[in-house]
Amino acid sequence: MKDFGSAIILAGGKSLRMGFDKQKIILRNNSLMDRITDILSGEFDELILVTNDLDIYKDSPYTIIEDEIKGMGPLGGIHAGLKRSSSRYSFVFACDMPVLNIGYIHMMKEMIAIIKPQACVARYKEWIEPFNAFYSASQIEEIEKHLGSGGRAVYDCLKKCNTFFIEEEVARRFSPDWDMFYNLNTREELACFVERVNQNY
Ligand SMILES: Nc1nc2c(ncn2[C@@H]2O[C@H](COP(=O)(O)OP(=O)(O)OP(=O)(O)O)[C@@H](O)[C@H]2O)c(=O)[nH]1
Repeated sequence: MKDFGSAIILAGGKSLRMGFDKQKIILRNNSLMDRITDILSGEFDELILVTNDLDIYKDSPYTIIEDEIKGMGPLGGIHAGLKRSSSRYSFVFACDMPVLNIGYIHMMKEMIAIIKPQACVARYKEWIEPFNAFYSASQIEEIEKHLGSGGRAVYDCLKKCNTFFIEEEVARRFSPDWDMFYNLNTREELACFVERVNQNY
């Protein structure tokens, strides 16, 4: 079993705020999902897309799965991805996140190799950033327990695991404006992001 061979991309949400399916976001004429998978396939051997629409990915070279425990939000997607993952640790990202930071991924891998936690997640004030983070197969049981008792909050579940929290100040060295944790929830946010990024995006 590899330590860091896998990445999980969550694409099984309701997209209610966006008003159309966020796994179909187009940014400057390009599919955001294609951009994410292109970048992550350079870093990970195995990409696992956890989706609520298998048809979209009929011809995809990646591993395409659905939630096993449905309707539980991101934690349900993380659970399905970890169960399918062939690695000890899996990088978890979301289909609506437009900025990937490979340097930050490398730093997390180095920290995990030294500290050997069950998860590695950035903390921001009293919040955590559940994506752009690493989770491990060793958490599956705890996640199942949490989901089984009706719990959906990722942070509550992480508190019960041996989680290494990356402090804000450290994460900001890689992403001063916090862009690497940004996700697009509404059409307005989408329009603003397109306006803000340069022509080469
Ligand atoms: N596999 C899976 N992914 C999910 C689920 N819920 C949310 N996600 C993903 O998690 C990320 C963040 O989702 P949110 O924006 O919090 O929720 P959403 O349901 O997509 O959007 P809203 O309906 O506007 O809240 C997105 O990539 C979603 O596709 C779920 O139940 N299963």
